[in-house]
Amino acid sequence: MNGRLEITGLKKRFGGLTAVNGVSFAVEPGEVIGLLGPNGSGKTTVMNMVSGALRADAGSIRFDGVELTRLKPNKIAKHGVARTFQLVRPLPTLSVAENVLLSFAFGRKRHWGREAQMLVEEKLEFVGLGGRGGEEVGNLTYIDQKRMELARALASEPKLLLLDEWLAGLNPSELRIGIDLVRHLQGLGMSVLLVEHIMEAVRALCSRCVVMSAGEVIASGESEAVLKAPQVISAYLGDDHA
Ligand SMILES: Nc1ncnc2c1ncn2[C@@H]1O[C@H](COP(=O)(O)OP(=O)(O)OP(=O)(O)O)[C@@H](O)[C@H]1O
Repeated sequence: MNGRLEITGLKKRFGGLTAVNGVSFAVEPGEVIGLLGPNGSGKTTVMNMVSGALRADAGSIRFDGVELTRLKPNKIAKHGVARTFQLVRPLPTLSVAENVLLSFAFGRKRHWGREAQMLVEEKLEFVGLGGRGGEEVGNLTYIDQKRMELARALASEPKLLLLDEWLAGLNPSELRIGIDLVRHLQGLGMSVLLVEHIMEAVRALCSRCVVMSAGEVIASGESEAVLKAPQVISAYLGDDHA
């Protein structure tokens, strides 16, 4: 499994607002890297460009040497990039297994029939929903919805996973479960780009971080050093705290 993402000079404008202004960074194969920054700094817009939901105005997104910048989301998924969303968006009239099954359509390989069912069960087992594929999505607790959202992303058998505040809203014991699941993915060699506000999770998972503010990268490097950098503290808390 490779999974190297290289972003260079990425830009996105919404009318008069430059949401992302010349962002460059790389995710190395098997690395869990944090993409941080205060609200509105452009993190989700970067995620949306990597997954193809938004078209970049300028710059390049290369994954394992392939230029993704102009590709549609389904083509990007087939190259091995999957994402979760800030708000879980299940199809409520379908069962847990059916929700995961649908994601196979977007994956690197097509799976049908019994093989597809077995793979769904494997993904559900991995996220801690083993044997619960027949349940109604509407009855799932919040953490179980998050688990299902992860299983859906994993169904496409990605090499790079984009986690957009996937850990948000979990209680402390659920958070530990979530962190362990991401660690497990890393152990399998998956690269992860983690947009996250929970510093406990960032410290536990990310050896490196990239911090954005007002559309630009203001710091990047080893997490402990980056999180202590005056410009990062000031971006989060205001100049009085830097
Ligand atoms: N579709 C859109 N149309 C217009 N403006 C947008 C759009 N999407 C994002 N923006 C604006 O772009 C800026 C960056 O937003 P973005 O959601 O990428 O930030 P973020 O760092 O992910 O924030 P948060 O942590 O709150 O999710 C914000 O000012 C936001 O209002």
